[in-house]
Amino acid sequence: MVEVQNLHIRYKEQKDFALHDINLNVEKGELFGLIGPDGAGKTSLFRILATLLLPTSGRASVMGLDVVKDIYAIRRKLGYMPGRFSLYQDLSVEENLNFFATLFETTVEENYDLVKDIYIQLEPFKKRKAGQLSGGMKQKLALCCALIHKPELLLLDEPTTGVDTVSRKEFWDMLGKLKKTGLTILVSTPYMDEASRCDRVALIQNGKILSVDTPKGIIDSFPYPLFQIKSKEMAKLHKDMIESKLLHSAHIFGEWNHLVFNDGNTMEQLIDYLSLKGHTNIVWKEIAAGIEDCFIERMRDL
Ligand SMILES: Nc1ncnc2c1ncn2[C@@H]1O[C@H](COP(=O)(O)OP(=O)(O)OP(=O)(O)O)[C@@H](O)[C@H]1O
Repeated sequence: MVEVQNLHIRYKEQKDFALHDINLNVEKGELFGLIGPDGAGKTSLFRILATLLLPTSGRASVMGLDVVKDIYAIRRKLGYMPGRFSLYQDLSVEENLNFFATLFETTVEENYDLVKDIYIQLEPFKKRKAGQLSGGMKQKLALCCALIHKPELLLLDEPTTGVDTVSRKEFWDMLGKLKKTGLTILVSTPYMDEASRCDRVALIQNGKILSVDTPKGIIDSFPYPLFQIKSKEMAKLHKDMIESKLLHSAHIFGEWNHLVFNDGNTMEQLIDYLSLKGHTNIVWKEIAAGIEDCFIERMRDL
């Protein structure tokens, strides 16, 4: 459904490539995640796939159609939800949906089944102007509008950015349901924890794809024993651990620090060192790596 080969983009008057030698395949029916921090190149890639931006070099096709030669054919068959809210703020919920259906020469009634589960949640607000909806509701309406012409491929650019945790979960539940209808979904996000909801994930940073794998594959490939540790003074603990030179890495995860030792160093050595530094109530245990640990480790390799 998506094939990208040696794709580059360099914006006018920019020295560096915003996308550098991107290669990517998304299979039919996949829920595929593109995960990376701000400025990684996610929006640039989505805009190329949505035929809104021409690549500097390389090739990309979606649904078997070339993003340079087949612009209008692609636009008819693609659902695209941009990162920024793109609907008409002064039109009501139902006016927006009707408008997008009309653009694609269809009607809301014709494809209602596809959006029903989502639209039901918006129905009580159908007369409300889109600009007056909450963030989560806006995302749901934008998703309905991207779906109303029954696309074969759905591109969602950071649909959950700035949305609260409950709405984020609901949004991913909806994507899971849409996937069951056979729709192919390519979704970008800066939130690493959302990777576990995807069939496969590409990690992107500084315009380069670092890896493509299943969430399980990513977790299974974590190469080191991993520990979590906390003490009474968390910020000082982190600083002291970094200064100890015993560690390969240390990252704060909520109330814990996650750490990996340099070759040959042990927890006993670290505890001795931290005790000398005045730390008390030290608690630690060995843990299995989560997807965020894996991504942070892979980003270090750059
Ligand atoms: N129109 C443009 N002109 C010049 N540089 C641009 C333009 N659009 C994006 N860039 C640059 O390209 C790089 C990738 O940006 P892009 O928006 O694709 O990343 P992103 O992963 O979507 O991040 P964000 O979530 O912050 O938008 C950044 O360095 C950005 O500053």
